[in-house]
Amino acid sequence: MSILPLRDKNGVVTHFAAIERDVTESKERELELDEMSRHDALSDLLNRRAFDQLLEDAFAKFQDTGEVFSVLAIDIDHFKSVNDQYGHHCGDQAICKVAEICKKVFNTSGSVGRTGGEEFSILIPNKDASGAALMAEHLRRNIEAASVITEKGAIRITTSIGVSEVVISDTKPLDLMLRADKALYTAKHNGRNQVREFEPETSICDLA
Ligand SMILES: Nc1nc2c(ncn2[C@@H]2O[C@H](COP(=O)(O)OP(=O)(O)OP(=O)(O)O)[C@@H](O)[C@H]2O)c(=O)[nH]1
Repeated sequence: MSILPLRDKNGVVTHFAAIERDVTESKERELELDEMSRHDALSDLLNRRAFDQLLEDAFAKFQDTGEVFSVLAIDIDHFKSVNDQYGHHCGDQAICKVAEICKKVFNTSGSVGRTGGEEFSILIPNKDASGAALMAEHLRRNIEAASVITEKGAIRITTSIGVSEVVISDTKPLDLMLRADKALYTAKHNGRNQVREFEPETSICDLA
Protein backbone atom coordinates (compact mmCIF):
# COMPACT_ATOMS: atom_id res chain seq x y z
CA MET A 1 0.00 0.00 0.00
CA SER A 2 1.35 3.46 -0.82
CA ILE A 3 0.23 6.68 0.92
CA LEU A 4 0.43 10.03 -0.86
CA PRO A 5 -0.02 13.46 0.80
CA LEU A 6 -2.54 15.72 -0.97
CA ARG A 7 -1.91 19.46 -0.70
CA ASP A 8 -4.12 22.51 -1.17
CA LYS A 9 -3.11 25.41 -3.40
CA ASN A 10 -0.83 26.78 -0.65
CA GLY A 11 1.06 23.52 -0.40
CA VAL A 12 -0.48 22.51 2.94
CA VAL A 13 -1.20 18.83 3.33
CA THR A 14 -4.93 18.45 3.79
CA HIS A 15 -5.53 14.80 2.97
CA PHE A 16 -3.74 11.57 2.41
CA ALA A 17 -4.58 9.18 -0.38
CA ALA A 18 -3.99 5.49 0.17
CA ILE A 19 -3.46 3.33 -2.89
CA GLU A 20 -3.77 -0.36 -2.33
CA ARG A 21 -2.65 -2.88 -4.93
CA ASP A 22 -3.58 -6.54 -4.73
CA VAL A 23 -0.33 -8.43 -5.28
CA THR A 24 -1.76 -11.85 -4.44
CA GLU A 25 -1.99 -12.86 -8.07
CA SER A 26 1.54 -11.83 -9.00
CA LYS A 27 2.94 -13.47 -5.84
CA GLU A 28 1.09 -16.67 -6.69
CA ARG A 29 2.46 -16.55 -10.23
CA GLU A 30 5.97 -15.99 -8.86
CA LEU A 31 5.63 -19.06 -6.59
CA GLU A 32 4.22 -21.08 -9.46
CA LEU A 33 7.18 -20.18 -11.70
CA ASP A 34 9.60 -21.00 -8.88
CA GLU A 35 7.97 -24.42 -8.45
CA MET A 36 8.13 -25.00 -12.22
CA SER A 37 11.82 -24.15 -12.33
CA ARG A 38 12.52 -26.80 -9.64
CA HIS A 39 10.52 -29.63 -11.21
CA ASP A 40 10.94 -31.90 -14.17
CA ALA A 41 8.11 -31.36 -16.65
CA LEU A 42 7.55 -35.04 -17.49
CA SER A 43 7.58 -36.67 -14.06
CA ASP A 44 6.93 -33.64 -11.83
CA LEU A 45 9.82 -34.82 -9.63
CA LEU A 46 12.57 -32.45 -8.54
CA ASN A 47 14.93 -31.72 -11.42
CA ARG A 48 18.69 -32.20 -11.22
CA ARG A 49 19.36 -28.63 -10.14
CA ALA A 50 16.83 -28.72 -7.30
CA PHE A 51 18.00 -32.16 -6.18
CA ASP A 52 21.64 -31.01 -6.14
CA GLN A 53 20.62 -28.05 -3.99
CA LEU A 54 18.93 -30.35 -1.46
CA LEU A 55 22.03 -32.51 -1.44
CA GLU A 56 24.22 -29.47 -0.79
CA ASP A 57 21.94 -28.47 2.11
CA ALA A 58 21.96 -31.97 3.64
CA PHE A 59 25.74 -32.12 3.30
CA ALA A 60 26.20 -28.74 4.99
CA LYS A 61 23.92 -29.90 7.82
CA PHE A 62 25.91 -33.12 8.18
CA GLN A 63 29.11 -31.08 8.49
CA ASP A 64 27.50 -28.84 11.12
CA THR A 65 25.57 -31.35 13.19
CA GLY A 66 26.70 -34.83 12.14
CA GLU A 67 23.17 -35.70 11.00
CA VAL A 68 23.67 -38.65 8.67
CA PHE A 69 21.82 -39.17 5.38
CA SER A 70 21.93 -41.57 2.46
CA VAL A 71 21.32 -41.42 -1.26
CA LEU A 72 19.92 -43.88 -3.77
CA ALA A 73 20.94 -43.90 -7.43
CA ILE A 74 18.21 -45.64 -9.46
CA ASP A 75 18.26 -46.63 -13.11
CA ILE A 76 15.57 -48.41 -15.14
CA ASP A 77 16.91 -51.69 -16.54
CA HIS A 78 17.21 -52.22 -20.30
CA PHE A 79 15.26 -49.07 -20.91
CA LYS A 80 16.51 -48.74 -24.46
CA SER A 81 14.64 -51.94 -25.37
CA VAL A 82 11.45 -50.55 -23.77
CA ASN A 83 11.73 -47.58 -26.13
CA ASP A 84 12.67 -49.80 -29.07
CA GLN A 85 9.83 -52.24 -28.48
CA TYR A 86 7.00 -49.91 -27.43
CA GLY A 87 8.08 -46.47 -28.62
CA HIS A 88 9.29 -43.33 -26.88
CA HIS A 89 5.84 -42.31 -25.65
CA CYS A 90 5.35 -45.61 -23.79
CA GLY A 91 8.91 -45.20 -22.46
CA ASP A 92 7.82 -41.84 -21.07
CA GLN A 93 4.83 -43.51 -19.41
CA ALA A 94 7.21 -46.00 -17.77
CA ILE A 95 9.32 -43.10 -16.44
CA CYS A 96 6.17 -41.52 -14.98
CA LYS A 97 5.17 -44.82 -13.35
CA VAL A 98 8.57 -45.18 -11.68
CA ALA A 99 8.31 -41.54 -10.53
CA GLU A 100 4.84 -42.19 -9.09
CA ILE A 101 6.00 -45.28 -7.17
CA CYS A 102 9.10 -43.49 -5.84
CA LYS A 103 6.93 -40.62 -4.58
CA LYS A 104 4.47 -43.02 -2.97
CA VAL A 105 7.13 -45.14 -1.25
CA PHE A 106 9.19 -42.17 -0.04
CA ASN A 107 6.25 -39.85 0.59
CA THR A 108 7.60 -37.91 3.60
CA SER A 109 10.73 -39.97 4.22
CA GLY A 110 12.86 -38.85 1.28
CA SER A 111 13.22 -36.37 -1.59
CA VAL A 112 12.99 -37.81 -5.07
CA GLY A 113 14.59 -36.30 -8.16
CA ARG A 114 14.73 -37.25 -11.83
CA THR A 115 18.40 -36.64 -12.34
CA GLY A 116 18.81 -38.10 -15.84
CA GLY A 117 16.72 -39.55 -18.68
CA GLU A 118 15.84 -42.84 -16.97
CA GLU A 119 17.76 -42.12 -13.79
CA PHE A 120 16.40 -41.07 -10.43
CA SER A 121 18.05 -40.07 -7.16
CA ILE A 122 16.58 -40.12 -3.69
CA LEU A 123 17.95 -38.34 -0.64
CA ILE A 124 16.97 -40.03 2.62
CA PRO A 125 17.58 -37.97 5.76
CA ASN A 126 18.46 -39.63 9.06
CA LYS A 127 19.20 -43.05 7.56
CA ASP A 128 22.47 -44.88 7.25
CA ALA A 129 23.17 -47.06 4.22
CA SER A 130 21.69 -50.25 5.66
CA GLY A 131 18.42 -48.49 6.61
CA ALA A 132 18.33 -46.85 3.18
CA ALA A 133 18.99 -50.20 1.48
CA LEU A 134 15.90 -51.69 3.18
CA MET A 135 13.79 -48.85 1.82
CA ALA A 136 15.40 -49.26 -1.58
CA GLU A 137 14.52 -52.95 -1.60
CA HIS A 138 10.89 -52.09 -0.80
CA LEU A 139 10.93 -49.63 -3.71
CA ARG A 140 12.53 -52.15 -6.09
CA ARG A 141 9.85 -54.74 -5.28
CA ASN A 142 7.04 -52.24 -5.78
CA ILE A 143 8.39 -51.29 -9.21
CA GLU A 144 8.92 -54.92 -10.18
CA ALA A 145 5.33 -55.75 -9.21
CA ALA A 146 3.76 -52.82 -11.06
CA SER A 147 2.41 -52.76 -14.60
CA VAL A 148 2.75 -49.71 -16.81
CA ILE A 149 -0.53 -49.56 -18.67
CA THR A 150 0.00 -48.15 -22.16
CA GLU A 151 -1.95 -48.12 -25.41
CA LYS A 152 0.45 -50.82 -26.61
CA GLY A 153 -0.24 -53.09 -23.64
CA ALA A 154 1.08 -53.52 -20.12
CA ILE A 155 4.82 -53.13 -19.66
CA ARG A 156 6.77 -54.62 -16.77
CA ILE A 157 9.98 -52.92 -15.74
CA THR A 158 12.72 -53.40 -13.18
CA THR A 159 15.31 -51.11 -11.68
CA SER A 160 18.83 -51.36 -10.33
CA ILE A 161 19.61 -49.31 -7.25
CA GLY A 162 22.91 -48.19 -5.69
CA VAL A 163 23.03 -46.99 -2.07
CA SER A 164 25.58 -44.95 -0.16
CA GLU A 165 25.69 -42.93 3.05
CA VAL A 166 27.58 -39.77 3.83
CA VAL A 167 30.85 -40.32 5.71
CA ILE A 168 33.13 -38.00 7.62
CA SER A 169 35.88 -38.13 5.00
CA ASP A 170 33.57 -36.76 2.27
CA THR A 171 34.56 -33.28 1.23
CA LYS A 172 31.62 -32.63 -1.10
CA PRO A 173 28.19 -34.14 -1.92
CA LEU A 174 29.49 -35.51 -5.20
CA ASP A 175 31.68 -37.95 -3.22
CA LEU A 176 28.71 -39.92 -1.95
CA MET A 177 26.82 -39.65 -5.24
CA LEU A 178 29.81 -41.25 -6.97
CA ARG A 179 29.74 -44.11 -4.45
CA ALA A 180 26.01 -44.61 -5.06
CA ASP A 181 26.75 -44.68 -8.83
CA LYS A 182 29.48 -47.26 -8.29
CA ALA A 183 27.07 -49.42 -6.27
CA LEU A 184 24.50 -49.00 -9.06
CA TYR A 185 27.09 -50.14 -11.57
CA THR A 186 27.73 -53.24 -9.44
CA ALA A 187 23.96 -53.93 -9.35
CA LYS A 188 23.83 -53.68 -13.17
CA HIS A 189 26.94 -55.79 -13.57
CA ASN A 190 25.57 -58.51 -11.29
CA GLY A 191 22.38 -59.03 -13.28
CA ARG A 192 20.20 -55.91 -12.64
CA ASN A 193 16.89 -55.75 -10.72
CA GLN A 194 18.71 -55.54 -7.39
CA VAL A 195 19.86 -53.19 -4.65
CA ARG A 196 23.54 -52.82 -3.83
CA GLU A 197 25.16 -50.91 -1.01
CA PHE A 198 28.49 -49.32 -1.82
CA GLU A 199 31.33 -51.52 -0.65
CA PRO A 200 34.88 -50.21 -0.77
CA GLU A 201 37.04 -52.42 -2.95
CA THR A 202 39.40 -54.59 -1.00
CA SER A 203 42.85 -53.33 -1.90
CA ILE A 204 46.18 -55.09 -1.47
CA CYS A 205 46.88 -52.70 1.45
CA ASP A 206 43.65 -53.82 3.19
CA LEU A 207 44.78 -57.43 2.98
CA ALA A 208 48.30 -56.83 4.25
N1 LIG B 1 11.23 -42.52 -23.50
C1 LIG B 1 12.30 -41.89 -23.03
N2 LIG B 1 13.53 -42.46 -23.16
C2 LIG B 1 14.59 -41.82 -22.65
C3 LIG B 1 14.49 -40.59 -21.99
N3 LIG B 1 15.74 -40.21 -21.59
C4 LIG B 1 16.58 -41.18 -21.97
N4 LIG B 1 15.90 -42.17 -22.62
C5 LIG B 1 16.42 -43.41 -23.21
O1 LIG B 1 16.91 -44.24 -22.19
C6 LIG B 1 17.76 -45.20 -22.80
C7 LIG B 1 18.91 -45.49 -21.85
O2 LIG B 1 19.58 -46.54 -22.39
P1 LIG B 1 20.98 -47.05 -21.89
O3 LIG B 1 21.67 -45.99 -21.08
O4 LIG B 1 21.69 -47.63 -23.07
O5 LIG B 1 20.68 -48.16 -20.88
P2 LIG B 1 19.57 -49.28 -20.77
O6 LIG B 1 19.03 -49.73 -22.09
O7 LIG B 1 18.57 -48.79 -19.78
O8 LIG B 1 20.40 -50.47 -20.17
P3 LIG B 1 20.98 -50.65 -18.72
O9 LIG B 1 20.95 -49.31 -18.02
O10 LIG B 1 22.38 -51.13 -18.92
O11 LIG B 1 20.11 -51.65 -18.04
C8 LIG B 1 18.22 -44.61 -24.13
O12 LIG B 1 17.65 -45.36 -25.18
C9 LIG B 1 17.63 -43.20 -24.11
O13 LIG B 1 17.21 -42.79 -25.39
C10 LIG B 1 13.19 -39.99 -21.89
O14 LIG B 1 13.00 -38.90 -21.33
N5 LIG B 1 12.14 -40.68 -22.41
